[in-house]
Amino acid sequence: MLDKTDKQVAAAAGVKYMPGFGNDFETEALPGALPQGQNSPQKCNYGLYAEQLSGSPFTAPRGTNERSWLYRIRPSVRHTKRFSAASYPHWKTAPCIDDHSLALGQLRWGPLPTPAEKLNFVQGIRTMTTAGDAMTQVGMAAHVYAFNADMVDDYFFNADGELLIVPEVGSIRIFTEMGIIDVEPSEICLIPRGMMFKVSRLGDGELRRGYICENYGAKFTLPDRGPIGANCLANPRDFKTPTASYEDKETPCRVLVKWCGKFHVTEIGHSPLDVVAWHGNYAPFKYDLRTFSPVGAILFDHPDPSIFTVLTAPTEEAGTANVDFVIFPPRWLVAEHSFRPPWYHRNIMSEFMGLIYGQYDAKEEGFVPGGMSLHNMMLPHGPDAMGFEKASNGELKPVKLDHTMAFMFETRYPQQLTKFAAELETLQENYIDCWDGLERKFDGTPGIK
Ligand SMILES: O=C(O)Cc1cc(O)ccc1O
Ligand SMILES: [Fe+2]
Repeated sequence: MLDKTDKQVAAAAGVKYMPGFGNDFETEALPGALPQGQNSPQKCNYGLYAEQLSGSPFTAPRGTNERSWLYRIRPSVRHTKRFSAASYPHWKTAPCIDDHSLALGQLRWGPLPTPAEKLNFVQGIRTMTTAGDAMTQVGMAAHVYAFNADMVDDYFFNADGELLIVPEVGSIRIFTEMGIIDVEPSEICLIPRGMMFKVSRLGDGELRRGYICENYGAKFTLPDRGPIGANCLANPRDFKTPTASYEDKETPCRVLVKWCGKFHVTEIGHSPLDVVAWHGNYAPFKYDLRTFSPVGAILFDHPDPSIFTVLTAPTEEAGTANVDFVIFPPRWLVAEHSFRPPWYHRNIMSEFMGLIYGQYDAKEEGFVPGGMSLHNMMLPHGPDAMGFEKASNGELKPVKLDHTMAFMFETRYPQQLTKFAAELETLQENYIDCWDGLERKFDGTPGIK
């Protein structure tokens, strides 16, 4: 939880947000910095440079056309000199078929070990799976991060996709070109493709840990609600985009870029976070998962988890997501004469799961906060034996499933395991034993067994 100190720090830094999803926002850190009535005046106020950042082709239809106008101390072209190669061997990009000897199967890991050396956010990223092909803007990667150092003069942008950041331990401050976003566990943050940013720690404690979905495909958007109507699930006003905030810093800085899976770095003499004002609809945002209003079974049976989709990155095939971001939030279980936890199933989609806090209702033990599980394309899974017994025999009164927040990155593409994930020391070799106790009950005679 963001404690008082964090909130004071945020207030002192003037961290403010504008509500709405995909709005056309406008914001200025200095009065009059934002041109009115036009995008590109002959000369901008304060001697700023005007620059457009395009998040969609110019010609995309209105509904998916995204761009912003940035008014900055220097144009971005002065934020990079000639690049040289940089090495971040733990951040993998699809296609990536790593050599490893781990057999196909349902997989689960404990949390990432705490780093022994100083690592910043980018250095602390470890790729678990990749799917699709970043070069053709298809698929995703599931990463975990653990870091203990701030990015001070280091800045980063990812040309390969947007980053959906899901903190699990500790609050972080993400200073983007378009303003400052403070994010705590239970909140998520989305950094658009190509946007420069740096990450530092907020509050006490060394370690910051969490998950990232790198989406190479069409941008995350809100799912249609269909017959649910105009309200519930993730409501647009709960998405928060930062107001303009800039660094005016003329000291040596480094800009790191990931571009088609390779890293490149350049040194410059000033901060690239120098946007004094901006307007448009291509912008970062945060969202508090506790504001998600779940809709579910109010009489019997267990619906598909798509009812808990916060954001979906579509493909051209209707209803077939490049990746869905789905949560399992606190909620009441009231279904009558029903097996209430997730059913046993096999899925054409590939499911990477994480736990932000609490306990997940399909797993009585072993799936812990900071841990991960992977139930890949068509591999069967479902409640462990203990969970099955409990749910099959429990009294079906209304039960509040409380203090829990799990999530899933669910993609239409098979997730390829990295060598790092296959060899990670927290891999639970005996995970599949959790289903061993599911004994035969059938004896050919009718009746409840
Ligand atoms: O596998 C899982 O635990 C995720 C999941 C949850 C659910 O309620 C139904 C289907 C599903 O894949
Ligand atoms: Fe599943």
